[in-house]
Amino acid sequence: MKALIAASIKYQDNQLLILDQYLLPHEQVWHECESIREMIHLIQSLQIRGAPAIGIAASILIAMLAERGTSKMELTQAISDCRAARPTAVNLMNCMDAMQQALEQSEFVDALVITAESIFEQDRLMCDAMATFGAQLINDGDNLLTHCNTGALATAGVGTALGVFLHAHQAGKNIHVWVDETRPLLQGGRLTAYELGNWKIDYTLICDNMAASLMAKGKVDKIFVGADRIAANGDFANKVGTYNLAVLANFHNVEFYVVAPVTTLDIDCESGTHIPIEQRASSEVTGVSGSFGSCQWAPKQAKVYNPAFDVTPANLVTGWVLDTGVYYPQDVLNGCLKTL
Ligand SMILES: CSC[C@H]1O[C@H](OP(=O)(O)O)[C@H](O)[C@@H]1O
Repeated sequence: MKALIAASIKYQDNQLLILDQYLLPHEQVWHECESIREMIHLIQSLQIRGAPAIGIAASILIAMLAERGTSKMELTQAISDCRAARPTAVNLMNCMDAMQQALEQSEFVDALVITAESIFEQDRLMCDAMATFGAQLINDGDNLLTHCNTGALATAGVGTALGVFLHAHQAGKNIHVWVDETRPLLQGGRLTAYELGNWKIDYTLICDNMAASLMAKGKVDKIFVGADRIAANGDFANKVGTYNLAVLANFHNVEFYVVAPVTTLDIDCESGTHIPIEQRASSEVTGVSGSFGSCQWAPKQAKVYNPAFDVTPANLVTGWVLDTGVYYPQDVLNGCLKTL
């Protein structure tokens, strides 16, 4: 398999390295991944995260194991185990299904390698396409807002929603981005702030509960978010807190866009009510942990509700920015997502 180098994934010379996103931005630690068990732990602990990135990393590992001589039976189990690592981001399932199809070919090692390389390269191209389409929606001087992290760390390319901001910035548009810190795991405060800072894009970090008053003051022109799964009717799951933003945007007449590659589409899923939502550990809400250490502030006996995602209905979406173009409510109502 050829070298595959992205912001959070590095494959070269039979070695797969994964950047530990849980420790960013203060520590850059690369973990070598050599087993399915290690990959599943990295995915479930969000040391590697981001809907496209987890599917890409798992695919590269499977191909690497195949080149190392792992049996077809073990690879079948490995694909099945990886597929179940996290339940919401459909990219992971789509990638594992593609790898399973490759495994069923007679020359399965070559087929797995070709498929993993294609998944990687296609994601890079899709990121550029989304960024190009999305940047056309941004005007010079726009105040933008985003949630969670959807940059290069979460993909094999420049990202989804953050890639749109990068292309607008590179086109010379003067933009400012309000960055939701994104409780409970702070992907915005840790990762989006890190990426926008590296790209020299002007941003201001806010707590999630501050977005409403900014919109009330007319300080937000457009919101761009990512997605983990888009249903056939245009409803989509994304990091918890996205639905809050969609409702607020609708109330304050702020344009609200979702940015995702077609590998995030699940046309077998009729609507958002059918999207499985990952529930995560209480400790993520009762306190915080990371490269800075950890502390728990809530009472030990506190009951906790910690869904990793929520679902935004299509009727709150201004536009869907995909790698195949920008689609509007009438398009989606007419079933265009099923034809992509
Ligand atoms: C382009 S990443 C899409 C999506 O994935 C993130 O979730 P997580 O950080 O739990 O992997 C977030 O929902 C992003 O919008």
